[in-house]
Amino acid sequence: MIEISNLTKIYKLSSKQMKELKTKKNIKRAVENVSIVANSGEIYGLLGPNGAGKTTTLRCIATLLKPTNGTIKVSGFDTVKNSEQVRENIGFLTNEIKLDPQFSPEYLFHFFGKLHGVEDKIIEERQEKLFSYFEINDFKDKKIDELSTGMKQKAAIAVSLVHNPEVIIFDEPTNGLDIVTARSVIDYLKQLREEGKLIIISTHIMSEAEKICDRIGIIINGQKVADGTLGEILTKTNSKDLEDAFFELYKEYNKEEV
Ligand SMILES: Nc1ncnc2c1ncn2[C@@H]1O[C@H](COP(=O)(O)OP(=O)(O)OP(=O)(O)O)[C@@H](O)[C@H]1O
Repeated sequence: MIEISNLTKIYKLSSKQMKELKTKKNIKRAVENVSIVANSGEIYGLLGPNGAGKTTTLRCIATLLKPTNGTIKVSGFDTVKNSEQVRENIGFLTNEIKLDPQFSPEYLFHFFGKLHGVEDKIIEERQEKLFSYFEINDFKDKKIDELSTGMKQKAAIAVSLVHNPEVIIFDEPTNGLDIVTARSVIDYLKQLREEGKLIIISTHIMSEAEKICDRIGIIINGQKVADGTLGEILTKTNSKDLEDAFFELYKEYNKEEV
């Protein structure tokens, strides 16, 4: 379970960032007063346009950023006070996390398994399962550097799941993947949901959110402007699909602060 209570994250901006963002303020409120509860056995989707605050929220959950205000609990552990326990309970993946190019998927799978304190026998079993599913076996001894983009991403996913985490956090899980690889990743997330895991993803792809998310939180300019099942969001916005609902909310809430 993830409980986000009144999360606010404010970044301090360098003068270069202020110039780039065309703002006179030296701070950026990336996330403002966001509260979310997500439960085991569901896929929760954070949906929002570029710069909405999705990645910042996920990085706070994953203990990589400290909230400016508010608290986050993962499986009952506070992300600031019990960050180690939180890290044991999560698998975190983004496109920015790159596996070391000079090592092989098999080496890295074992390396991270040991780092998480997983027994050798269990590492072997999980490797067998994950490498077969993601069709990594033929490439398991090759250097990461020599793998295709899709294969690198699949290897990174397998490695991020070596400790069988209860909560899986994926920042734009299908970004940059071809349609076949994207489908296998999505199908695997559904399988994890069947196993009772909680999966929280960020996406700006409406069809992806519509298809796989049990509940969706829509974030615009750092604020959660709606959440619920697809049906609940459509009813609230009087819309026929998620894209329409999103634009209704976007019209209402996209007031840039400069
Ligand atoms: N390290 C940082 N320093 C300053 N501002 C930042 C930093 N990281 C993100 N921001 C700003 O915070 C806001 C939210 O960014 P974030 O990356 O969380 O959004 P996002 O919804 O994940 O966007 P995208 O879909 O483009 O990845 C943006 O305006 C971004 O420019």
